[in-house]
Amino acid sequence: MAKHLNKATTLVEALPYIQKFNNKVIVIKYGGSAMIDEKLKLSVIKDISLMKLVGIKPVVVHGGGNKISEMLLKIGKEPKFIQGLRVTDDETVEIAEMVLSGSVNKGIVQLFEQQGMKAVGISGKDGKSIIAKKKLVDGEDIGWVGQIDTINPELIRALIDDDFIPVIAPIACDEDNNTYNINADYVAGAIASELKAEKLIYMTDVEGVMKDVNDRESLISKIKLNEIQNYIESKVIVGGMIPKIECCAESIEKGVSGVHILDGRVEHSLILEVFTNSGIGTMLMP
Ligand SMILES: Nc1ncnc2c1ncn2[C@@H]1O[C@H](COP(=O)(O)OP(=O)(O)O)[C@@H](O)[C@H]1O
Ligand SMILES: CC(=O)N[C@@H](CCC(=O)OP(=O)(O)O)C(=O)O
Repeated sequence: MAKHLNKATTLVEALPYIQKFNNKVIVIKYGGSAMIDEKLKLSVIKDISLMKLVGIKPVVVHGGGNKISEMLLKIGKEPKFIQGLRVTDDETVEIAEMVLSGSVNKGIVQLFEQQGMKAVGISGKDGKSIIAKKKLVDGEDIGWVGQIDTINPELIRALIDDDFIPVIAPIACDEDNNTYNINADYVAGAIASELKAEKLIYMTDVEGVMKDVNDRESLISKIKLNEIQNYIESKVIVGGMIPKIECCAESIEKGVSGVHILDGRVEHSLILEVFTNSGIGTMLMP
């Protein structure tokens, strides 16, 4: 069962965590319902703002796949996914960039600014922060789907050092000027690894990793790296959870100490994770 923030969550309980994470980078993959529902959206923005105000350095990587799908349907195009990745033809990559780097990215920045926070929205193209190459899925070309080749963290670090919250859209280009649509989970993982983040938190639309997605009580609260392959092979983990769990594993291997998958539908799930000892969602373990 998802735990909720209540009055027992006091400053006294939060204080050790505030000290522990002071000046530390926490990368948040923001997606799912927490990006669609207006009330949840504002609540997440306020939670991240609070993290910033107490001395944490949050970096936001956002998704918005649902907004791309909405736009595709408007122009009569059926969204198509293979292994959780969007099949991205010429027209789709143009729409993906317009939606992610445009309305979604700037919408999030605007909400931070309304909270009095300094935020800057970029995509992987800005400052060549992300250089991508084509990703093949089981050897198959599914269009302009990117795989991260290099992260150049200079711009992101400069923004952090200058007290901005970087808000990053999962769009990048290669040396030949091609644009790529990258699953935001990979971007969050790669940026967390490159920045040697203290925590990487994925906000999604389920309680965490479940043994059975239809059974809310089947949450797996801790997963060890060596268990992941089994869960994928036995089809416990399928679809969009595959890229997420793979990124989690890679980030742990690259030294990010806390990697969590949280239910973004639960108000203040971020605060519960960062500032309390009530572990929620799924935590990845080395
Ligand atoms: N074992 C599992 N536990 C939880 N969710 C799973 C599992 N296997 C597959 N999923 C699916 O993965 C989805 C989350 O991935 P995705 O839709 O890509 O999320 P997001 O949009 O937040 O990146 C869940 O909504 C669920 O349908
Ligand atoms: C290649 C690929 O699948 N890209 C994703 C990028 C957006 C994303 O990752 O959004 P969510 O986190 O909301 O799923 C897409 O086109 O949907």
